[in-house]
Amino acid sequence: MAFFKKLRDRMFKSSSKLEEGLEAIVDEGGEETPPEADIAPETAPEPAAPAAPDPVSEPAPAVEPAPAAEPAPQPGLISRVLGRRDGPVKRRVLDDDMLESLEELLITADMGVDTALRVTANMAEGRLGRRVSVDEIKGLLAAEIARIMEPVAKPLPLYPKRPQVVLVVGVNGSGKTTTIGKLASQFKAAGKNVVIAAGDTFRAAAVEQLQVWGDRAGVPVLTAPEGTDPASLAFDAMTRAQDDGADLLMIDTAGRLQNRADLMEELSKIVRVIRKKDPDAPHNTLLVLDATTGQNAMNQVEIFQKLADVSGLVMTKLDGTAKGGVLVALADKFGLPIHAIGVGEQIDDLAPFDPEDFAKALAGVDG
Ligand SMILES: Nc1nc2c(ncn2[C@@H]2O[C@H](COP(=O)(O)OP(=O)(O)OP(=O)(O)O)[C@@H](O)[C@H]2O)c(=O)[nH]1
Repeated sequence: MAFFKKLRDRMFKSSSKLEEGLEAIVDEGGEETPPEADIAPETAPEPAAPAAPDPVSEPAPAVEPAPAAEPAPQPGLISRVLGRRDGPVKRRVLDDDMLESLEELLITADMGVDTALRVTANMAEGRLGRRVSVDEIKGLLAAEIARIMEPVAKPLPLYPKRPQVVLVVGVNGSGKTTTIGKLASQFKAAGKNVVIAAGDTFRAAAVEQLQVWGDRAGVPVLTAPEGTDPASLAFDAMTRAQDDGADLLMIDTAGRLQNRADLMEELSKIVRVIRKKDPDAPHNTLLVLDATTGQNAMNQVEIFQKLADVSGLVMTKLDGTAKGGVLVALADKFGLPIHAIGVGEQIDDLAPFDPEDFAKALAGVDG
């Protein structure tokens, strides 16, 4: 799984931050147990959840399955492999103190308070009083993150409609241009005929940058003189895309949040105008978010949902940030599809969002 390794490497800052935190939590108040020591619960599970799975005998689903040589692992086998060390393994009783530390750690990892509380509560369900190692806690965390992310992991839907119009919105600098270039290149490679419209007509630099990406991707970029009404450019682009029989039209937009009323009017005018040509357009409205902004991304989703009919998210700059946890909070709070993630500035640094890979990378589980 090459991309997993890349994601792990690139998300080093996020995962190492969580990993170090988890290690410190187990270390503090943990006790060493001999290798392969029995890690059965010291106290009975919470009476409210008697049927909850045993973390030891039923490892987190995000954990890679045992090698093929062991097709039907016995209960507990994977956990023992996970927990096995050359020397004794430290374990700490999962109690309220430990849960509180876990909550704090997840909040500092940008998961937001509500999501952090929910995640830790689920991790603890039926497990209070048991002794857990760092690897087991990582596995539980990865499983919980994957569970939240699973329903939102959806590639950009492709429709038979031609041209499929994709409106791309987001604040300046979030990575809209780069994402459009990367997507255009991927669709082109998949045999699609793509047209890009440089709808941020107020900034010459933005248009130039889009042209550079269009050249890289081998895709035409329609531009208009600085200051042209973006809706008029969008209309021309729609006409051209229809005439050319293009499969996909991607429209870049301005991201000036300083004047929200203007931006809202600009976006709704673009939509009004392209609907004259196709009443169903735009077929997707992608909100591009910058992962390095952390919790601020939550506000941006709220704002852009008011400005436009956001249908899905792309999260950029997951490489080199310690704020990857915000994706979990976004999925938990808004449930909007996450179509792709950006993990670098190169043309192939955009990947479909894989919840298990992401969860393992974030929790620091070896993949
Ligand atoms: N490390 C990293 N950098 C990225 C990623 N995506 C975009 N960038 C960088 O982020 C900066 C802003 O990206 P743009 O694509 O220009 O963002 P924009 O939203 O179009 O911004 P404006 O043109 O100002 O509207 C550029 O320097 C990109 O190279 C990513 O996934 N990882």
